[in-house]
Amino acid sequence: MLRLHEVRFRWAGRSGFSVSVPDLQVMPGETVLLLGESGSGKSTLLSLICGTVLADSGRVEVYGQDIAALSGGAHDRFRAERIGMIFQQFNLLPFGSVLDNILLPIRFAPERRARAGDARAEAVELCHALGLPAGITSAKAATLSVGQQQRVAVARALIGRPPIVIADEPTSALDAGTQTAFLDLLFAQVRGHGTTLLMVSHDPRLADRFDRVLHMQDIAQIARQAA
Ligand SMILES: Nc1ncnc2c1ncn2[C@@H]1O[C@H](COP(=O)(O)OP(=O)(O)OP(=O)(O)O)[C@@H](O)[C@H]1O
Repeated sequence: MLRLHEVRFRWAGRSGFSVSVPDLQVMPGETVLLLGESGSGKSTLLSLICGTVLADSGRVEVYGQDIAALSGGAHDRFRAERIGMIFQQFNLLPFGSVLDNILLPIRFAPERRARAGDARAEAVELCHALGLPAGITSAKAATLSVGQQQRVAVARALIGRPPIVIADEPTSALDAGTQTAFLDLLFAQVRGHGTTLLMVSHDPRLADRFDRVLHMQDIAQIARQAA
């Protein structure tokens, strides 16, 4: 489902941060937790997988596709079709309704939209499955609690069943109780649909839930040098 081979990447500019990944593979339906301390390059690795940055050398394959081989527009469509993303800061449109936010990714992904069938009905169903109150779909995202926003971000990542979900520290803003409930709901959805999940965290207590745990220091070499 995901493969990075002999990948090297260096941020331009001041940070001079570089990362290299000899080989990393994630199988279809696998749930993988990527642990590493702050600044170890976890988000950078996710950006390479999502193709928001391109490797300087090596190969990044998603669903068998070498993402460097896609042109900009084709790559945006490919990402929208294949990858559901949950960001650290959720990235919801604050003045959009919950429904607008959830439906956003499938606007650019016809296959995913087709899989969703009646997309509005699926959005409502996802909200229900994720424990959001009935009727919340018309509320503006900005009026929701942090925990609710997080669930909306998950519904947006899951709508139309993308084969891969990538989550960057999705539980960092939640207290322990809410975190557990949130992960129960996320895993019920992911396992129910055979979705591949790659989640980044610095919290090793999450490890038990995942099929496999990777440590940044074992899969990647990082360096920082003056630009
Ligand atoms: N857009 C960027 N431009 C330049 N350098 C960047 C950029 N984003 C990240 N970096 C550099 O890459 C390094 C690794 O950052 P990254 O966010 O990948 O780590 P992380 O492990 O996800 O950290 P955290 O757990 O704190 O989110 C940072 O220290 C920073 O120097």
